[in-house]
Amino acid sequence: MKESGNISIHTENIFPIIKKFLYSDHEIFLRELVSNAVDASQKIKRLSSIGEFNGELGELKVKVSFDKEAKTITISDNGIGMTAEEIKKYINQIAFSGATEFVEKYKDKGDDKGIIGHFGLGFYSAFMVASEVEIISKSYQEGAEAARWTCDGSTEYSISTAEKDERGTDIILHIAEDSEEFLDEFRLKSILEKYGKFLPIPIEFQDKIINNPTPLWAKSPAELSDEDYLKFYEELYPFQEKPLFWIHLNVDYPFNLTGILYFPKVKNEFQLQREKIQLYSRQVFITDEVKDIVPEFLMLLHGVIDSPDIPLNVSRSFLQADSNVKKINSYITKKVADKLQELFKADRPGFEEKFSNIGLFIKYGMISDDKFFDKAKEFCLLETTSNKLYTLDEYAEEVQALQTDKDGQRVYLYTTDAQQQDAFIQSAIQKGYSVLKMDSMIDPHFINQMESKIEKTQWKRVDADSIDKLIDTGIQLEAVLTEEQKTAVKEIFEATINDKQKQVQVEAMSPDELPAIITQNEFMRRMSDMSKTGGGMGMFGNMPMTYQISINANHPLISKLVELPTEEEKKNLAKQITDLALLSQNLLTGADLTAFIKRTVNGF
Ligand SMILES: Nc1ncnc2c1ncn2[C@@H]1O[C@H](COP(=O)(O)OP(=O)(O)OP(=O)(O)O)[C@@H](O)[C@H]1O
Repeated sequence: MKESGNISIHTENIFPIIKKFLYSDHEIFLRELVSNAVDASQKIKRLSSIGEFNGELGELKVKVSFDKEAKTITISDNGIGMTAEEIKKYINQIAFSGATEFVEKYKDKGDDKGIIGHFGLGFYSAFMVASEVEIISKSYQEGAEAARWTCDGSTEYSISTAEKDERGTDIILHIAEDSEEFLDEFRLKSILEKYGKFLPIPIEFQDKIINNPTPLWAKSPAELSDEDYLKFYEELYPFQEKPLFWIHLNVDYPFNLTGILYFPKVKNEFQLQREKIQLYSRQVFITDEVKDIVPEFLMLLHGVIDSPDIPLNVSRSFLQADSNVKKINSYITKKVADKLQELFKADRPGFEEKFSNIGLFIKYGMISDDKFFDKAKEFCLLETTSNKLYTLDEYAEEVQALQTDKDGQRVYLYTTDAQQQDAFIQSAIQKGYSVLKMDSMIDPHFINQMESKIEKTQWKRVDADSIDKLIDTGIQLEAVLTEEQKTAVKEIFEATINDKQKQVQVEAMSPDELPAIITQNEFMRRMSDMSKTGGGMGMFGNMPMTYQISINANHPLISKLVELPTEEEKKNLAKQITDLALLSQNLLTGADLTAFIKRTVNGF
């Protein structure tokens, strides 16, 4: 048998679906109803301003109240109001057809969050918490009769005339048993403050106005002072340190967006993301999960973004596909880059001072966004161990003469820990070289990016090898030892150290260098560093670190060692030299350190 037909949808199924699927967060009902009340107030304001309404506007206000005994929550406005006909049209018809469409579309999809704004179902979110909803409304139109609509969550409703003197709408929710948690002052207040803090019409709760109807981002930058911005920051993030600077976003084509982004003081990366950027749509708080709207590297910023063009329904897959969101993303990136460039040009010393705080954003941005890289390469700064700051171009010029190796590669020396690597830094400085400070978590990734973007440049950690090997200018130092003596020295050290993770080599270095230095291979160490911060190749994180011990064949102590009469004495001196090298790198610890001290005080 074969049969085909249409699957029919019954509106009776709608309410359970609304209740179950619309929002995982039931508190949203208040946002929806208060937004509707604000809309109604804005509408009457508009009608008045274009002369379509000539009556008394009065003080427009939305009032939220609750009655624990009667188990009701009421949202009242003195906005545009609705006639009985309008209630039927806007509340019954539209929503029901919207709801049918909803069921049709999502019947196979299971749970999904935030479909509401899509279908004009905002009002129906009331049924997530109410067993019965009443609307008592009186339209602004002259001679309009007040109407009362009730519905208990079935598809039946009743509508009748009502007594109401003032223009506007009261939405009365008879709270369902399983939602009585909302009949609580603290709970209601915190929901209102969360979503309604900046709604454009005053919101009254318990005789207090809970919102700021004219938040800073909605004003024109020209009329605002620095104090205004700082005060607003404090309003958003109380008890935080002052931000460094800010950007006021304001665009109306090809999409609408306003907002203020603040650059916070960030000293270390672990503090990040504690405060978040807040997303609003027409001053209604939507979320502080702004992933996808704000480029990831700018998530480190604080502040607000307001755009009616961002779908209220902030489900991730939806956002990613939204073309406005993509445009917004690149707009914000461009704005941030422009602002940084402007600051850099207008006040270089000020910019340098802030760099320790903003360097992280800039480097992160350069790694993750090519367009940002192109702009930021003009103002990203590199800091040397002598605390001088250079742009990339300035630095290339600075080191060009001395730090170009025999193959024409510029070698940038850097340190990740100026204290620990001091001996190596001093060797480099003695040669007239410059060493960069690269000590933040982002730096290993940044260095990789720079090497791939800037031609003929190599980055080497200052302790990755002896200085003459790091920058091989092609000039070979002669070793004072013969080949046989070198082999003998190598064997003595190998026998003394006896550790496969530590490889010995004997090299001709300058006599000014230490008798022995311990180095770590640049490539291996970098891979291991990067795998620690998520990147590079994971396996390197687990590998034991191998060290090179380079013996300076030209150091007087090594010459002395060669001359010593007994094997025993040679080994003792080799041990002492190795321990000194380890000590200079903070690698001598525990029992080895104790033994070293004991030996040294006893004249070894
Ligand atoms: N307090 C009110 N005063 C006047 N009209 C209202 C009020 N609340 C709702 N309405 C009318 O009912 C309509 C339907 O409201 P509903 O919240 O379901 O959808 P919406 O606001 O159009 O869209 P959304 O789902 O995005 O909230 C509104 O467009 C408005 O015309």
